[in-house]
Amino acid sequence: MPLSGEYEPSPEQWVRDQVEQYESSGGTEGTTLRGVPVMIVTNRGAKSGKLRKTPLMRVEHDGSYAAVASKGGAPTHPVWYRNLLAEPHVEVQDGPHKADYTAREVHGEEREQWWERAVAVWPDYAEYQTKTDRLIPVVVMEPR
Ligand SMILES: C[C@H](OP(=O)(O)OC[C@@H](O)[C@@H](O)[C@@H](O)Cn1c2nc(=O)[nH]c(=O)c-2cc2ccc(O)cc21)C(=O)N[C@@H](CCC(=O)N[C@@H](CCC(=O)O)C(=O)O)C(=O)O
Repeated sequence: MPLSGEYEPSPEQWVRDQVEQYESSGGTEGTTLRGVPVMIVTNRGAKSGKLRKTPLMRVEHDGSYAAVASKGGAPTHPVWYRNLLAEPHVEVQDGPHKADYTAREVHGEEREQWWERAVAVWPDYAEYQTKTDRLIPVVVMEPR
């Protein structure tokens, strides 16, 4: 059952624009960042209850995805990370394919496995981790 509610675009223009292009083209345009595939994760705001749409690098394995809360190595977690913990029901759009997933943060060995997959897709993640003391959260999203 897809998420319903009022969509609140990101305050970041480049993010808003990527979501707009991705969705309006049915997942055929605006689907990469520097040539690397991007997915759109629709999540519910933990306070507002509004729908947020967050482009993230596409990290996929056996039908599940990982959302890496890197925010470029910023000292604080991105806000969407808290949304996924508060409301694990999310939608993932991967190109033209969109479906419902359940988000859960992973730790230890499982996190390491997914972290390796993420860095293989987007090596900058490894650099982001050197820029911050916080351990960058990895949230796996599994089909519902
Ligand atoms: C700017 C802020 O965004 P954020 O949720 O912190 O996320 C920051 C970024 O991670 C986010 O913009 C990502 O899309 C950036 N980004 C990536 N960010 C990543 O962290 N990892 C990635 O792999 C990644 C890839 C990527 C690819 C393309 C692209 O265009 C952007 C990409 C934001 O949207 N703030 C809103 C609030 C959003 C929100 O969810 N509010 C909650 C409140 C939650 C609370 O306060 O607890 C609510 O509505 O209830 C605002 O200030 O109004």
